[in-house]
Amino acid sequence: MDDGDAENTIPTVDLSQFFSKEEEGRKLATDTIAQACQTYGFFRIINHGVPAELMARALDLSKQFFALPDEEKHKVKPIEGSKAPLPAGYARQPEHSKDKNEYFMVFSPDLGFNLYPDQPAEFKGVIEKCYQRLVEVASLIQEIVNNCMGLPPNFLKEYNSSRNFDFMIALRYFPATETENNGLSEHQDGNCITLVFQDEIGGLEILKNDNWIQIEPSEGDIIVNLGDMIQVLSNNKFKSATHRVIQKGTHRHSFAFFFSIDGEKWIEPLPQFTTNIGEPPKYRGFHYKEYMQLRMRNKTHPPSRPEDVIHIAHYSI
Ligand SMILES: O=C(O)CCC(=O)C(=O)O
Ligand SMILES: [Fe+2]
Repeated sequence: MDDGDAENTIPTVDLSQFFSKEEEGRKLATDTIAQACQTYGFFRIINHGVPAELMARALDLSKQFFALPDEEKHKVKPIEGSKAPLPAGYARQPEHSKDKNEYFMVFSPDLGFNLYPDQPAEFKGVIEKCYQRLVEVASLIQEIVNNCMGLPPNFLKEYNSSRNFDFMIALRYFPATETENNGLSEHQDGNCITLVFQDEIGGLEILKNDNWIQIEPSEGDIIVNLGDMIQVLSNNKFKSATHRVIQKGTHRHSFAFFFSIDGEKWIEPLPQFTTNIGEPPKYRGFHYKEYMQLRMRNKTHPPSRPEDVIHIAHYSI
């Protein structure tokens, strides 16, 4: 295991430690994750149980999908009035957005919200397989983070028991131009835990000790980061990671899976990080759904002034 001490790397954690009975390796891996989560919030996982061929196939099929003519892609545009938490299907960032990408969004296959293109024909099956495997990986990461946070066993599992607000996006970033290379602006994710896998192009960068560092793509690896919900629950002890995507000379493809929490859930710093230790809460409470809708509005109606973009500081006290 590489603990990522060097300034320009993130730790690599071998998840097979958690599938074995060997206590020592599991403890070391847990410490590495705890350290990363309390500083900049990112780590890489290997031997996580999702077959590399499955991820490669998903990337290949998404490449085929995004290469279709616009009119084909728009056939899977979100249905008006759908009950899905966010618009499922194909969308492109608005023309005036600084973010230069397009994406295809799916929810848990069990919910019946998903739309799929006719071509490529295998897309649906491969995406749904990937989705299920990523739920399993995120559930394991959540259990590890639960222990890193010193919470009672299974606390997060029980607190976050609904999978109705999780979603996954296949992303395609456009090539950089002479004047622009902003694929996805600097941000933190709004959910609990994010998993990303990507093609060989590169461009994902994370903020570590005030420096932007590049996450080198490596086939079969998954990049993990914590989102705002863990930051709020832990009253800022565990960090929602800051990251961005820089455009390269050619299209880049990635998948991001967002392990979230139910929209009806009331979110506020846990007593373990506030009253029990005499610390004032750093956030007021809110329903997850409300925050998610505010963030979606950032995307559909991007404010012209960066300071008007809503992020978790909206709930700071
Ligand atoms: O494409 C990537 O590598 C990261 C995507 C991301 O950060 C996001 O969708 O929130
Ligand atoms: Fe992100």
